[in-house]
Amino acid sequence: MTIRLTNPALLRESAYINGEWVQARSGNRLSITNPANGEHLASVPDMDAEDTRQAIRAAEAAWPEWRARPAKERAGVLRRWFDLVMQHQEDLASLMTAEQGKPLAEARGEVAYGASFIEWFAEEAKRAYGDVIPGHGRDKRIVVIKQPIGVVAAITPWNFPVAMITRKVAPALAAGCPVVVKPAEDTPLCALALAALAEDAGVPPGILNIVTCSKDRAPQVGEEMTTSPVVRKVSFTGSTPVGKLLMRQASGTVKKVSLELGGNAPFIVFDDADLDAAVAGLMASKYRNTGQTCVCANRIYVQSGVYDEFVDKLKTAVGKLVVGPGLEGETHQGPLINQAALDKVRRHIADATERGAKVVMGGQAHALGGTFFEPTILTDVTQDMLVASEETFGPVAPLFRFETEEQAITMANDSEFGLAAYFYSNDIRRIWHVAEALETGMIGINDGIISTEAAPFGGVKESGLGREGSRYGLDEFMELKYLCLGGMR
Ligand SMILES: NC(=O)c1ccc[n+]([C@@H]2O[C@H](COP(=O)([O-])OP(=O)(O)OC[C@H]3O[C@@H](n4cnc5c(N)ncnc54)[C@H](O)[C@@H]3O)[C@@H](O)[C@H]2O)c1
Ligand SMILES: O=C[C@H](O)CS(=O)(=O)O
Repeated sequence: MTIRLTNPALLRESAYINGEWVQARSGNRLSITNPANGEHLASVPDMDAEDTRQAIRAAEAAWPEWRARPAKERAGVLRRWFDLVMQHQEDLASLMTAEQGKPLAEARGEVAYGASFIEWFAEEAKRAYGDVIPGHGRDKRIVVIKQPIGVVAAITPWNFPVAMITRKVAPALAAGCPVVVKPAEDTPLCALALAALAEDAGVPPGILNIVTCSKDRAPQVGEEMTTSPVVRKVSFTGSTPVGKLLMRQASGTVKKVSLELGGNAPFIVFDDADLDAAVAGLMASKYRNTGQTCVCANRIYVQSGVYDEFVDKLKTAVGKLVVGPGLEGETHQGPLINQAALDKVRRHIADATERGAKVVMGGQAHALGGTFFEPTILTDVTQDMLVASEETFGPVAPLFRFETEEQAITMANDSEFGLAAYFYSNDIRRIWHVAEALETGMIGINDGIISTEAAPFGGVKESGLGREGSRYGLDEFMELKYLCLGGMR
């Protein structure tokens, strides 16, 4: 399949190290396919630990000049990168839909969302403020300064091939750090296109490096990233099991680690909710990227008094979803990323129905075949089912029934995950009580879409460490240094 691009130069089939477009030392390559039809799109280098060492060395060598630049100059380079990304929004969206599968309209949205982090941190670069603190003695003066932490290793997932990279690279470059990125094996083309635009924007050689590799070589690339003494920061977005592994590996050299991990978002509808708004919010959260986002509603808890009405309204909304290849017409649901993802969706539905749940819509692989799946609604779901304890990562809405506010809170918090949660209510006392009681890093209140560059994105418990975006995101790539000036009388 040929991806139709206005600027064909954005389709890169080489990795990017030290400002050079290079092949793997071994000559190995991997094929990138379109999840909508399994067709070959392109191939990229299948790099290994030695290639990764080259990239880390390039980042280390380039760092002094970049950190010495005034923040305003770094900001200017980031601003030019933002402008170029937005100028090429359509091509980046086409690359994304081709390699990841999301509908083109969603892909355009993600490019703009990803670009917003570049724009945001172009501004934040100039606000890495320190402190002057009253001294602890007559002759003492205290100053606190912020300095870039050093070489950053970033490992990113397939589901948001632009935004998950810019959400790390933009603050790192703004802080004055060089970055080595390992994108997901399914979606390297967006990463390479971003690097091409960063090069055009004036990001110097060695400051941004893209190491592409297969799933089989990811462990050795990741081990090099997490054990190299040159790397001072690891920023990972992906599954909780892999996050735990990388955290263990990074502990040997006491690296600073940011982890954006798995979710299991509860979505609670109280009996005083605006049900039409709640259905709209659930549609936005649950079926976005065909259910393949870390903040998708994963468990839907509906108070018994409005349960049947809510089910009817949701069925009407889900019935309007159009399933199909993301580059062909106005579609709302694309393919799942691979067969394993489809098998997990099937496993969750089978487990739920075996334990008493009912399929009131969908429930089967789509007639289109491949990894397309019917948007699905389950009712009479209970806490003992896999859909309650595991992240489904597919277009399945499991509806649980609850009686009291405290019961909803208890069920919602019954998870090792704590990324996002959502609830709908118009009672301000209930809103404050539930918001303070839910064990998550982010909460949508009467809203199903919460992600923005202006707010701190991240989770608690086994959903991660640290925050991305917002004014907090820059500090993840900086170190505080305390200066005590004595004899100052
Ligand atoms: N919290 C967030 O912001 C966020 C965002 C997107 C996805 N996610 C989570 O990511 C998961 C889905 O993404 P995924 O399937 O790509 O996750 P994944 O953990 O399988 O892969 C993520 C990245 O880690 C790499 N990787 C895998 N094993 C590795 C190893 N041993 N060493 C080094 N790198 C390794 C992969 O190649 C990929 O680049 C879901 O759990 C989702 O919730 C979280
Ligand atoms: O899948 C995880 C992403 O972080 C979701 S979002 O695009 O940030 O909402």
